[in-house]
Amino acid sequence: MKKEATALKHDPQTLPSALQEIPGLLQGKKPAVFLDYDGCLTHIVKDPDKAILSEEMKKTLQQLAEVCPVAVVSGRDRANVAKLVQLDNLYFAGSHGFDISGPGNMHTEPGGAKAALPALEAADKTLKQKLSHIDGAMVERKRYAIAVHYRNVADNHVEEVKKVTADVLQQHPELKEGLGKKIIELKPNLDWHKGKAVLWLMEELDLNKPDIIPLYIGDDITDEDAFAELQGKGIGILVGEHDDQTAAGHRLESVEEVQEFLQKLTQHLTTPAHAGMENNL
Ligand SMILES: O=P(O)(O)OC[C@H]1O[C@H](O[C@H]2O[C@H](CO)[C@@H](O)[C@H](O)[C@H]2O)[C@H](O)[C@@H](O)[C@@H]1O
Repeated sequence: MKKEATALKHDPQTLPSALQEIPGLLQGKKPAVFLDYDGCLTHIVKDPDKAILSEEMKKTLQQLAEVCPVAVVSGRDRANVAKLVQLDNLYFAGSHGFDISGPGNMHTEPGGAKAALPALEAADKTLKQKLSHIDGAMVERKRYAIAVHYRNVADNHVEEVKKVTADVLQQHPELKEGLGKKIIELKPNLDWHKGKAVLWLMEELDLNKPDIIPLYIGDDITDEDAFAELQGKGIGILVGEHDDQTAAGHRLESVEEVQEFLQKLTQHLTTPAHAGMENNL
């Protein structure tokens, strides 16, 4: 069996800002840009349906996608995140990379999670029943994941939410636990994650070339899989911080800094020295 390499981890506070050194970051190469959604392109808010992309961020993404490949890699349902962004020249990897779509009617499910659908269906039903009496608890079904939200649950009921979720997980060996910001996720128990989805897209879009460098920006624990996969191959940028160390090599402080970085990146790519490079999308 192939042994996974262990990623080097850092304290987020020690990382240099990605804003300072765009030309140095790119090492003369053209980026392929992979972006998380919640906490990266939009602020974290109480209601997931209210995490709306600002018009400025949308324009920024649109302009960037005109000069280099751009994909949004999210824990959200693919159709949901694609609807929130509404740009048809981007790729979307939803359910943590199990469900991918893109321009030209591309749609594929590369992680092999179809067999987990009955377990997800059953778990979703049970969770909704068993958590309905807890104020603020919310069960969000995605095609290949379920997020149990406890952001709006009173502190003295959070343990109950976690216990119910752990019990349901135990009934379904086809599923495994994932953690995020005030959510517990149930995901297919497979060796697939955002990092593998990024590598899959690089291969599929013919981006594994010496003059292209993958760049991944994200804020949460699930983005660590992508940072780890890109160590030695590309650039990982952590937004803010989460509860752990990070495999990213750079940081940005906030959603506002992500927008500033993407705008500067677009400007850099549209200077005469870079303008001749083709967009592979
Ligand atoms: O991978 P991402 O695009 O970052 O998606 C991760 C999860 O994001 C959403 O939940 C998070 O954002 C919500 C809105 O700001 C917030 O209320 C929640 O507490 C956060 O965990 C989304 O609802 C989940 O499905 C995603 O897995």
